[in-house]
Amino acid sequence: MLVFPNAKLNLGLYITSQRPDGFRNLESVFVPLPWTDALEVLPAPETTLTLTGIPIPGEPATNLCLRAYELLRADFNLAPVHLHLHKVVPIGAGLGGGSADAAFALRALSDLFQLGLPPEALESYARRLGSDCAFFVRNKPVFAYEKGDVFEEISLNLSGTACKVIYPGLHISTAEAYARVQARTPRHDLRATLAQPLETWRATVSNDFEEALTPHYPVLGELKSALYAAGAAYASLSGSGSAVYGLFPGLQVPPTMQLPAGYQVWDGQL
Ligand SMILES: C[C@@](CO)(OP(=O)(O)O)[C@H](O)COP(=O)(O)OP(=O)(O)OC[C@H]1O[C@@H](n2ccc(N)nc2=O)[C@H](O)[C@@H]1O
Ligand SMILES: Nc1ncnc2c1ncn2[C@@H]1O[C@H](COP(=O)(O)OP(=O)(O)O)[C@@H](O)[C@H]1O
Repeated sequence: MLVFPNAKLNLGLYITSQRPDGFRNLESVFVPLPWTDALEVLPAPETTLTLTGIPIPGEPATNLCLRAYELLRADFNLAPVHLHLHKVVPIGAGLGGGSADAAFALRALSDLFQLGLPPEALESYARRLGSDCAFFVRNKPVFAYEKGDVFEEISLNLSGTACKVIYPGLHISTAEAYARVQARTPRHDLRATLAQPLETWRATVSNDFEEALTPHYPVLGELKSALYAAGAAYASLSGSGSAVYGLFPGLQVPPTMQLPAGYQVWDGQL
């Protein structure tokens, strides 16, 4: 079975309070971004994981695809599988790539072994692997709150919006990013501001990580300015970074931008 775990973008992100479990409560809107890895799951004599594409930091045993398999095996006594992950989506980018691999692995294993797990059950397994992992089970635009793992579906009309995502080759760990941010009351209701025309978002929609991280990583501010200079109607850091995206209205193809070697770019429609 071959699946293509996609990335996500955060449209606005507010870190609202500290939780007793050490995590933060947040408010954000998650949308799927069709920048994908490829993951193959096959029955095999023993469980193995092979990796190609972008190198993933850490031991293969800690890979979220294997952790997803082990989580289901503990409850369903699964037969062994061979997993092959071809990694394309940048890591430490705020694009949720590892979380997507985990959620797609859960879905693929449920299908392969005909476990018949409904989305609610898959989300509950996914939450145990990472806060934003459950988003990728249904993979539809949502308003996310609490740890970023409780969702309310929202309708957003982004069809015909061109998007450019730039990853400056800078790995920012999610834990480090959270450690740099102070929780505070959100300035706006994201559902209300995102319901307004794209051109208004620049004044009303923001990401708390951006303000906290830009003084430490000036390239984030430079990329955002470059996207606005290239005609973006809205530009922002995604999640905890370091990827920065620009939204260009009216099916307009984003202009070519001169970027240093080592940067990765995704251009397309949302
Ligand atoms: C920031 C966000 C925004 O969408 O995405 P990314 O930028 O990583 O893609 C998410 O909250 C990332 O979710 P995820 O990457 O699954 O984080 P986890 O593995 O659960 O947690 C990693 C670390 O981040 C911190 N953390 C995470 C989520 C949260 N609500 N509060 C936290 O304080 C904790 O220090 C935790 O140990
Ligand atoms: N399949 C995977 N893809 C990417 N990262 C993975 C994967 N499995 C485990 N990881 C671990 O997760 C970390 C990336 O998480 P994180 O910094 O939250 O990324 P992002 O901000 O892109 O969501 C990596 O450093 C890596 O150690």
